[in-house]
Amino acid sequence: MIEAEWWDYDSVEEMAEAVAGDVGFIIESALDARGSALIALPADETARAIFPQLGQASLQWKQVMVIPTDDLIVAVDNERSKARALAHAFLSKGARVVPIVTPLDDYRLAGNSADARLQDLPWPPDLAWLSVGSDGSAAGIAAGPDLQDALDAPKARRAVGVMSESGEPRVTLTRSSILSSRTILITLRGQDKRDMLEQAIADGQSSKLPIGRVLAEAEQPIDIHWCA
Ligand SMILES: O=C(O)[C@H](O)[C@@H](O)[C@H](O)[C@H](O)COP(=O)(O)O
Repeated sequence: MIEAEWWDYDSVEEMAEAVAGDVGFIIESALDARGSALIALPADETARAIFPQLGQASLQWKQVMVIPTDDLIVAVDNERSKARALAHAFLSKGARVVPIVTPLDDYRLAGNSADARLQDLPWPPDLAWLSVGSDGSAAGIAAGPDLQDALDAPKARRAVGVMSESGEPRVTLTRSSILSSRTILITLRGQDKRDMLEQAIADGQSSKLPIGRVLAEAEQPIDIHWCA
């Protein structure tokens, strides 16, 4: 049974303040416990609206490593690169942003390369922050030919390459990487996505949606931050 706590806000600004506070606390706790923090962040629109607030947190950013939960297989200077968005938000704070994409033609090899990079980082992440796609995707785990690979990858495997149904290659953290994270937080907007996520959580392992299948095996409580 998924233990999910919903936090509802009247505006994005309110949500940004609360989520930035929570993420700041997660980072601070990791710094206190281990001297460094590793956080996996989405770099989609909702999350990007929260980054400026988070960036203002007075933290030892130099000890913080930031990775994307998933990324498109594009060069890091491509404006759609999620690593680029994270670098834009956090490099000036002193954080280390670790891109996970090698722009290879074969997305599965790009996945191997992402995995190899992540194998060098202290694991597990202190935070996996997920956004929810309108197709029910979580991180880059989406319906398509590689869904099962991303869901069933062995525990030691940190990232895989996946092809979306629309034919867009990307790399993503595996379900086991997400679930190994010390905390999981979700941000989403809009009633449609809320209805979808509530249903996915209720359906759990039998959910048709990737997000339902990812969360079904979570052992930690999940904080879900929502605004209309
Ligand atoms: O890479 C993508 O195609 C996006 O990651 C997408 O799937 C995203 O997760 C949703 O659009 C939710 O993002 P927002 O909450 O910012 O709308």
